[in-house]
Amino acid sequence: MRTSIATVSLSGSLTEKLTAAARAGFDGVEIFENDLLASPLTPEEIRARCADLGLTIDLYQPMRDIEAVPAEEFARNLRRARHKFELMDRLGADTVLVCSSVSPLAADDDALAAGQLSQLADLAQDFGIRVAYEALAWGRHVSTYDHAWRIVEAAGHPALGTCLDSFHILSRSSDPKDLEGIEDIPGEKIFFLQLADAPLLGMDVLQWSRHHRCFPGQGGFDVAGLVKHVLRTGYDGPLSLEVFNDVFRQAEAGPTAVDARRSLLILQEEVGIRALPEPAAPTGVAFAELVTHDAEPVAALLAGLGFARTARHRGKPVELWEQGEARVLVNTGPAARRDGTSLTALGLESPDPAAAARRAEALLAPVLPRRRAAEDAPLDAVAAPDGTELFLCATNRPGLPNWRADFADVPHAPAASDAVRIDHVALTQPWHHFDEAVLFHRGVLGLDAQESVDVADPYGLLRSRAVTNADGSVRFPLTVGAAPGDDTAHARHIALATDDVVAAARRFTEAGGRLLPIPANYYDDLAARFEFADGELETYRDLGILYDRDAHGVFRHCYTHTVGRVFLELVQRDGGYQGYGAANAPVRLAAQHAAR
Ligand SMILES: O=C(O)c1ccc(O)c(O)c1
Ligand SMILES: [Mg+2]
Repeated sequence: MRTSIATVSLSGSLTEKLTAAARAGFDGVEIFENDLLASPLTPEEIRARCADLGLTIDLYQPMRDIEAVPAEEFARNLRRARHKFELMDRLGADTVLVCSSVSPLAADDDALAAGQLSQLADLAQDFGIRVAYEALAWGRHVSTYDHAWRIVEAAGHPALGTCLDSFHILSRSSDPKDLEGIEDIPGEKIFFLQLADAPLLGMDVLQWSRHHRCFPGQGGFDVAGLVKHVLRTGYDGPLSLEVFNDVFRQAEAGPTAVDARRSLLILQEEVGIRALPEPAAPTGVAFAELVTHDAEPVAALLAGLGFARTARHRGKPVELWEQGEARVLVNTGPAARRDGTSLTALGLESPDPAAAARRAEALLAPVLPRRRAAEDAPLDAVAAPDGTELFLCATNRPGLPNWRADFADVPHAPAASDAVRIDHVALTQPWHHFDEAVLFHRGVLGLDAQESVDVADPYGLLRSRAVTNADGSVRFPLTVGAAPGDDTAHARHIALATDDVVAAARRFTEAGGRLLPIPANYYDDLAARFEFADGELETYRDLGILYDRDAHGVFRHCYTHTVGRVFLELVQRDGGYQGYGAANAPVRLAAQHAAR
């Protein structure tokens, strides 16, 4: 099926929007009136630009407050419509969207609405134009798709059909029963289908729509379920994204358009009209890679935590540190960034690295060179939206390229056994990459997205949403919201699973490590909220161990100091605790700001 995107979904000038849409591989666009009004190009030039870019103009929109008004008002509306149809003729657009009226002049009178829309369609037909009538969720009298369809059906005009918009429909009801009526509409009377997702927020629907729409797969709506109903009607028009979103309005158009297209590809797969290489969800974290221009503080930190430096890359300045199943690479090569120590790459244990890379490529993720040097194992690797390199690994699995073989063992004392593996890696995201990152980890890597939680930082409000695999052996909390210059809130961290966080914390401090000091007020509050064994709370207070409990179990965790933009965490999960200590995050963030 053809894919389209509304210009309102992208930032920039109309020219920038069109270029981004074409580059990302869309077949067409919906031109928003405001984008045209603000453009220095004539309608003919816009038409030519679209043609040059290989884009069709699938829709012109919106036309507002047309129907169910007194006769004199409707005469004015028709005059306005004639102007727009002349414009559309120059533009070469053959479908116009009319949204249900929000005007106080509009009457609650379906017969009047049908009659006037029919007259509008008569005029449109003279220009070879079709009118697609859409129920805005906040329309004055018409706010549901079935109501809009009843009016279109009553009008019975060949140039009048309906436009279905997933936001307007799903924001009003997500009850599958309420969607079944879609299949009562003949496919040829659905003139257009607009798709948007949104986080499930309890707020005024107009504000929700204008600020929080996102691409399918990024929010909480079952957009694919709705599309399945629409496809059963025989609808064969475009799948078009119409997303009003404050972040996408600011972010660069190019990456947003790619994100949008990825969302549609995944949606097409979900509804069974596109085959993609199957997801091969990661089964573990093979390693986390830190780059630094100064290995000393990083080495001290890892050694303090009980890691042993076990091997060195055969061709590059990269060292492997290991403890249990936890592996950290420390890279002091040219990749070391200006901005100091940071976490820039992850190794994901993959059941089928090549297939996982094929899926990522099919979903427009940049595929990185397989070999960094001639003698290296040919590792499949892709870049996440924020540039983090993801290596798809088959560690020590016979017959598959093994990254470990690129490393030569070096003599070392045995590692401690405090940390058994990487519990999670917190991947803070740039402000404009959050929804995109969620979709990427979900749709490309095959991870599941958990609920989004808000976390108060002293200097801002962060949003955090974890993506995980089925057995919890891969957990990446994705976080966004820190101001661009806020290195503290932007720091990423590696959390190490331990069976005894108290022993691990003691070992670390005895080895000279500094744990993040936590204010006494926090422990007074803990004492009020939970009951502890004698001396237990004092131990936590002395060491800076934080405590949380959920319906499943208990979580105890503590943090190292930060090196550059990286720190480590020791975590002990007992009894199937599911979270990441979000309740403690504000205290942790405040302590980190203070430590800086
Ligand atoms: O927010 C609006 O007014 C608006 C306009 C046109 C649309 O297609 C829509 O879904 C919403
Ligand atoms: Mg719409």
